[in-house]
Amino acid sequence: MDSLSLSGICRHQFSPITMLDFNQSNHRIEKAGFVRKPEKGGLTITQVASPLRRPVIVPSLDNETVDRRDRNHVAWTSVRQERWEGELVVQGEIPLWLKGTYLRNGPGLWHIEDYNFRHLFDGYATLVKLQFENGILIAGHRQIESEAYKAARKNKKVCFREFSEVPKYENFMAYVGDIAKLFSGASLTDNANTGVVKLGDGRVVCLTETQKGSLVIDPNSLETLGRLEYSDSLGGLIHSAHPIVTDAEFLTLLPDLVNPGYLVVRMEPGTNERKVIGRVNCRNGPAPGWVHSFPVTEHYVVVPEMPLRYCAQNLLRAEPTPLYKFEWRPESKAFLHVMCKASGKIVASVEVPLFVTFHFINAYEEEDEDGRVTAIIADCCEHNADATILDQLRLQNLRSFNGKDDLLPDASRVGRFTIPLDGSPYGKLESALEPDEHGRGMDMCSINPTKLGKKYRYAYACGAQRPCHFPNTLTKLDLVKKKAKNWHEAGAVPSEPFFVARPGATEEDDGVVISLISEKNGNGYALLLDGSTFEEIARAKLPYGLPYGLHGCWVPKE
Ligand SMILES: CC(=O)/C=C/C=C(C)/C=C/C1=C(C)CCCC1(C)C
Ligand SMILES: CC(/C=C/C=O)=C\C=C\C=O
Ligand SMILES: [Fe+2]
Repeated sequence: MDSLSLSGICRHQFSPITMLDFNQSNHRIEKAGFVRKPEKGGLTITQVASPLRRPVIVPSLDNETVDRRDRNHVAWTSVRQERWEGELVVQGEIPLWLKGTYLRNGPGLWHIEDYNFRHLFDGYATLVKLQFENGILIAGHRQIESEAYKAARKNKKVCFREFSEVPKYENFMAYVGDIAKLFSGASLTDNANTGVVKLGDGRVVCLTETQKGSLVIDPNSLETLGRLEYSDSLGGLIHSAHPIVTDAEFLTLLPDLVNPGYLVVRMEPGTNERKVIGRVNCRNGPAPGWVHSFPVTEHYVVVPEMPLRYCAQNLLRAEPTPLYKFEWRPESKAFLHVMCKASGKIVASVEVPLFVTFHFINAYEEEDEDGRVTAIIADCCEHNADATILDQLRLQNLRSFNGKDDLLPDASRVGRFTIPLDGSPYGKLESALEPDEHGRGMDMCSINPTKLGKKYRYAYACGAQRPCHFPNTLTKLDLVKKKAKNWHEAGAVPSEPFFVARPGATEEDDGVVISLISEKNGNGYALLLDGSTFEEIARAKLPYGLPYGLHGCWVPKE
């Protein structure tokens, strides 16, 4: 078998074994560990006495990966194996009510053969799972088998247009051919490396910014089941990487690069058909602003028009610009549009101060004492209108931390927009709390999902403890008291803190916060914090550190 091929992977069962050397810290071992045993006749890929005592024998991705492990933080190092699964030893106590699977997606493989990718967002998707039941934790990860990933593995080179990487063209005609395929979307990546969502009908879908990169996966085996083919004829090639997904609907934005604007669309559970709610025309600029995410309230969709705009010329380039497929157009200004979900009518369209955000946190309707909606409040992780954050996420930068405080002095804050609904032409943007509370850097946020679109108090995010060059803390933001509680461990890179509410909870922060930590020494662990006290309640060491990941979702056990 080709050492990289997945075709020989067998099914496995778990058999218990006590993991004597597993616990390297002075915490008590509370659970027995499990290892995977191959079924009769199957090929062994994970045959181990203990995942930690001996190397796990699975298709490793290549020697390059191993070599680089010594030099770079594991957060920015390609995942070392195609897949792994096993039970983790838990230190502390996993609440018994926590039953279900946390899934986290992200770009975990940043090289093909000896060619290293440029940007964090270029990596081929690695899906991680943490399955909780009865205080036991089974973890696993697996590469998502997008066409882009499979083609790169087969041909030993990048074959599709990724975030910044493009295929290397043999000659000018090959480049021209690829450009032609760009217009049909054929040359665009389907590398679904950004987020993962559970639709109301139970399907679990990994997503990126290209529509073709909507891939259905099995949340237990992490197997890639196929593409979610949208059955409508709305066309377009790209969408927001962060749809708003509830049990009742899937809402997203389709930017229109030809007639600058956005379609606001809705898909019902059990269907693949998106229906148009309405359209927003851009107020300005040659192209729509980048819509990585957008917020909603109970009755409205907020459509952001950022001055960081898609750029058709940059899309065509073989070599990336500092802002990749985008360009900074301050003269085009910034706007927020508010569309009524029920009618598709635009009820407000205001100019706001220039801003840069990847992630909206939440939004809600502000009411006066008579219950009339007077304004929309929309919060985001706002990078102080500085688009250079995009270039800071180049792997070379991320890998070169030398102890200096290279994160921008005012890297990011909770930007709070106020959008008046009385016809005023301008909206406000201010910090929702003093940015020093979270180290003047923050991104990768989550909230209690029952507060989606409603007035809320708490957000969880990654923050900064200086000196650093990338968010290195977990922070609980109290937007009422305007205070933050921070979790930090030296040299660790935590991924997005994901809040899971306790069933039956009445308090907004009654639940747990899950994060995966990549440690400086190459190790890694799953971390559970109490959503209220923000104190650690459990951690479980992984057999090896995993690369940084982006966004997650929760699939409750029915
Ligand atoms: C990981 C993440 O946050 C963002 C990923 C963005 C991607 C993969 C964007 C891809 C694109 C193309 C391949 C061409 C069209 C434009 C654009 C959507 C930026
Ligand atoms: C990881 C990140 C920004 C961190 C900087 O403060 C942004 C990720 C965006 C994509 O999901
Ligand atoms: Fe994102």
